[in-house]
Amino acid sequence: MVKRKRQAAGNEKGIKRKTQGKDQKRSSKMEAYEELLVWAKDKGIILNGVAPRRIPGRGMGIVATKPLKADTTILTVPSKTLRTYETVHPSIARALPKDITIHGLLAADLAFDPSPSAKYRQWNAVCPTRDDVWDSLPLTWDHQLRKFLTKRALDLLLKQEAKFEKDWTMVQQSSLLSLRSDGEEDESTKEDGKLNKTITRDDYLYAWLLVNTRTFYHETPKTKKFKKEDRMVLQPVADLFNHTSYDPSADEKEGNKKTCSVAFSPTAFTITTTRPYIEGEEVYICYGNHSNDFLLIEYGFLFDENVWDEVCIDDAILPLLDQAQPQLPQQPAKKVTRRLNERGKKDPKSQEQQPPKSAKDLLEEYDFLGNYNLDPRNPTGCYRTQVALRAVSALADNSGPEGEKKFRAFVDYGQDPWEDSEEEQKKLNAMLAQALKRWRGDVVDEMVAGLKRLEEVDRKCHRDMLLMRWRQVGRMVDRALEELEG
Ligand SMILES: C[S@@+](CC[C@H](N)C(=O)[O-])C[C@H]1O[C@@H](n2cnc3c(N)ncnc32)[C@H](O)[C@@H]1O
Repeated sequence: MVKRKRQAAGNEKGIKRKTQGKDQKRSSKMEAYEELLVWAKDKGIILNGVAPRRIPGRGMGIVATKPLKADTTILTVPSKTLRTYETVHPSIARALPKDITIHGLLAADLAFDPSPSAKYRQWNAVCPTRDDVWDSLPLTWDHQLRKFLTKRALDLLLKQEAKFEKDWTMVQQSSLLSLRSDGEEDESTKEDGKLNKTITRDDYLYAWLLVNTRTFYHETPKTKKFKKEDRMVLQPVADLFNHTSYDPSADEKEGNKKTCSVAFSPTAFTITTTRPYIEGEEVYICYGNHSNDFLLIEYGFLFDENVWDEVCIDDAILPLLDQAQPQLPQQPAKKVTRRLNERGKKDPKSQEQQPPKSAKDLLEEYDFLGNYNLDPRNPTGCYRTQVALRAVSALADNSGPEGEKKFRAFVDYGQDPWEDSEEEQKKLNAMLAQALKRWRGDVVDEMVAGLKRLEEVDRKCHRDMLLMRWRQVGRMVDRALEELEG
């Protein structure tokens, strides 16, 4: 699967759905799923020992309806039922520029689809509602909440927004919407049936986010001509599988084992179990080794424990680099006097000594500036963080060119005097601990306090999801401090 998301939001939703009205909505949704199964059977989609169920906090999911052995093919989706760029309504495909992304094209197909007479009515009926999407996906949230996103989440969100705006601009400039204003249709449009021509930005955004959360990576000889991010396909029924992350180092840990494998052949897409299941157990697939920031922005949920989680600590580390300015060692006055040789060039023997590079310059030179992370696998910082700390340490203590030499020997030849000396390693640990403590106080705790103070938020679930994220970040920092100081 290319993408997915929703757990924290789900908790909120669980509470919301306790009202009677929501219960009615739930039962009608189950009927929609039953209809989908009838439709699926008719299309040749085979479910073997699994069925869709409502899962508290996760919308729909797929559950084992009988004990399953490992290596059982539980879902087969014939290629002819996939929704690809080739199945897009011809009027829509014709009206949009050729360079629109496949994501944008599939979203247009969903948005302009003249439901309820649509070919995919049963599938549309089981997709999350617009409220579900607006509850969970940060792209739809109040902009005042953006300052409460982590750095990485904000970067992802801004990229996603730019991608969406580009697609939406193409849709707006196409004849699809201009048809709406004068109510006229050309002959080809009539041929292909009526399109829903009254869509708004929010309609398109809803469709675009459905595509974002439900598409699978689809590489075929035909899609290979597209950029990787354009090799995407929608798969009715297969898109009901929720995501779990897989910890390769914890094979024995229940719930952490790889659950299913997915495969495409020219004729079908299949999902196969990789371990046994008991009846009633939810069957997941893995959308990829994603951090919680990624899951939040792309799929709208957070895991409590995510072995692939990481948090960017650039804001903790970069200030250390600013403090580590190299000093020139004291020189006798005559050596710094500039003399010119006969041709007016500097006399090489008496050249002024160049100041050693700063830690920042050195890291930039080696492409190690920024992108520093803490993660559960490396609670004391990733390799890049360790390199940055060594740069700061090497250039500290007025070590001048010697410090620079020491750092270069570390990066160029892998000579690590810090690791060999307990004293040096302790210095690095203390430096990182101090930086993390400062960041925890100045940023992490401030974010939590700011979110708690925030009352004017459209939907409380958005604020709660951000609170959950910053608390996770706080726990990651605490774990690092335990390791560093313990
Ligand atoms: C492809 S759909 C999976 C089916 C979906 N639950 C539904 O109701 O249609 C992907 C979406 O499911 C939800 N989801 C997937 N895995 C989840 C998980 N482990 N916890 C919470 N929500 C999850 C997220 O909302 C995500 O955007």
